[in-house]
Amino acid sequence: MDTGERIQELADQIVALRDAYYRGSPQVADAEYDAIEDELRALISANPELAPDPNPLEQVGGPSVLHAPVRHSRPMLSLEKSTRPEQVAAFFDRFPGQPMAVMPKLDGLSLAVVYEDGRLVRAVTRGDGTTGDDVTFLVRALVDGVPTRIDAPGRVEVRGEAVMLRSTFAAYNAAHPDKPLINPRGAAAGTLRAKDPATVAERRLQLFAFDLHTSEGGAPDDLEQALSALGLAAADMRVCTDAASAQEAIGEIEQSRNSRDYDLDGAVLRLADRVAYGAAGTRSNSPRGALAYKFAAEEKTTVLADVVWDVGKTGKIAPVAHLEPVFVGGTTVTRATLANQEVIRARGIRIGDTVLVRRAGDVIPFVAGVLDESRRTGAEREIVPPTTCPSCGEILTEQGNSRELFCTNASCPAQTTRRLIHWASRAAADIEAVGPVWIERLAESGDLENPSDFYRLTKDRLLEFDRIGETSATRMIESIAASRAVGLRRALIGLAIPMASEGTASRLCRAGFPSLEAVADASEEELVAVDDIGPRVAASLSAHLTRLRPELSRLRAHGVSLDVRSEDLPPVVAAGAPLAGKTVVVTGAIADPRSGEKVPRPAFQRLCEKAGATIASSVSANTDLLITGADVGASKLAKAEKLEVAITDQADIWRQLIDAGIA
Ligand SMILES: NC(=O)c1ccc[n+]([C@@H]2O[C@H](COP(=O)([O-])OP(=O)(O)OC[C@H]3O[C@@H](n4cnc5c(N)ncnc54)[C@H](O)[C@@H]3O)[C@@H](O)[C@H]2O)c1
Ligand SMILES: [Zn+2]
Repeated sequence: MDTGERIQELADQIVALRDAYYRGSPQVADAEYDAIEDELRALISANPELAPDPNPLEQVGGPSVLHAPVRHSRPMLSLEKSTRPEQVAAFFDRFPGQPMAVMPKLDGLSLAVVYEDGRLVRAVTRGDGTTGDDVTFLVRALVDGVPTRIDAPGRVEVRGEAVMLRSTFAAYNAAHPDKPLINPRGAAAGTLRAKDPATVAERRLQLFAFDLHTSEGGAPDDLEQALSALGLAAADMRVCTDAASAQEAIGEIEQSRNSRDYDLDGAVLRLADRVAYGAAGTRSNSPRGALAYKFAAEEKTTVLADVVWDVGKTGKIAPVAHLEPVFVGGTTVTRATLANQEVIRARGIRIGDTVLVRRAGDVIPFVAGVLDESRRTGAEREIVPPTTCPSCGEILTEQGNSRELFCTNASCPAQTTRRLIHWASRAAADIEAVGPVWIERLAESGDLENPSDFYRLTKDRLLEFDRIGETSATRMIESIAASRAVGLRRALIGLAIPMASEGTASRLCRAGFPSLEAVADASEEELVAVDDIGPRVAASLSAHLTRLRPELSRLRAHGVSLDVRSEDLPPVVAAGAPLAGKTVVVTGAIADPRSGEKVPRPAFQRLCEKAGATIASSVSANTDLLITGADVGASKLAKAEKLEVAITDQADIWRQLIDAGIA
């Protein structure tokens, strides 16, 4: 094929893929699509005379008007992309001395929202950039962050990204295992394609604003200030005056990717001054005053090579996807969860399929679905769930709506090994020197069955095994000995009681239970009285701790501490506590004024708790005090001011903490 033909082929592919994507049913992952665009871009730049006409690289979005077409007052464009710090530096050089707002590049779809004399009149999708789809009725019903009234005269146009929050996405999929959404972006696009908002009521979206046009003066030139003055939820912005600090802000956005409640695929830099941004103008399909910095993809496609059914520590038999290695979310992934047989059925996944793998947020890699069934060759195989336990042969039972499979054999060898590995894991007893392979060997030999058996092991016994030297045997025994100090919270985690989370263990400690035996002695009513412990968790704790009584005695007999440790107790409020009785919110970057060193926010919050404060995560009418560190967003301050919450700089609080001998 000659270059001209290849160019035409790529251009046609792009048009077809965009069409599917903007209809809400992508056929490839974004990373694969981007690779096709990159190839076309490179070919055209080497052979400008062969550029196709029309050139899809100079166009935006796709057609797809479902409700009613609306012409945009100004085109809605794409963004110039970068992946390297030099490109960020070159961007700053184009605008000497101009501050840039750096913010997450949210992965949803953009909307233009128009107000006239303070009233919401229209909300329109980007469409092909010139003409979008009128989705006003859906936005009014389903999108948070779009007030129906704002306090501003004339015509105001707000642009922003509508996203489905990860928490909304997860809640929806948990409630509808039979018709799961593949990813939040596609889900958001689907919501705005609905004919009737009632059919998608559980699929709410959130708008984060990133652009503003006002017909009348009055609004501040600074973008974030202008947006928050109107009461709009703005994208999380930080103003930077040079490329180095912008690069740092980009790094922080990438670091924070897992802890945010929305997908983001990069960072956006744009002139912080609205007038300067407008004056910078546009190219064929992107504004000159902005630049996108792309992060590694959190979704990729790969081939599902096999499915293996794995026995967990509570006896749950879960399908694990074995994948052709794929680089996603920053690491190479070869295994991913398929959740349960209902998810497999609902997503129509088969062995041999090209599947979309998602590794986003703090969740383990997940097979989200099959993107393009037309890629099937006919050689794909159905995934057949087992009927008996792969470890012990016990007939499996099914539980719940998603038909999870369980082995209920209490002495199932695979479960025993999993429980022992869990006891030794970091979050529990942390027996670092005895890894999973050794635990498996020791379980097979009959040396280990229950956690208490670790504490009966001797160096001489370990030395009877093949391939173990004096040094490692000693290290293993020392590591086991050190784990005797495990204490109530981590021992409870280590016992892997169904439904009892790490949070449950912390809350029991804070509620004043002195030991694991005391938790076992408590009635279900007493357990439910603890904050955030519901009847189901209480019943599970009661039943399992009763069953584990003999094991608790054995652990004690081997000198293992099951008593609460001081670090798990509620902080002791110091005498003369300066923040006693106050509900506080901490925001911005915190640093110790004595050393200048950064202090992680949770550590600072703990100091405030010792000073008597109750910590809240966001400002509300119940907040007494907002403590501000460095680089605080204008929107947080505006909210505090609106609610008349006192605002104090960290310097004052540090002084009080130091004077009271707390810090
Ligand atoms: N999988 C596929 O088949 C397929 C097909 C077409 C496009 N795509 C994907 O779509 C994207 C490219 O197209 P594009 O031009 O629509 O988007 P883009 O990546 O060029 O970015 C422009 C868009 O970013 C959004 N955005 C998010 N946060 C923003 C912020 N803070 N400031 C400004 N804008 C912000 C806006 O919606 C804006 O329209 C790529 O990620 C591409 O991989 C995928
Ligand atoms: Zn079994």
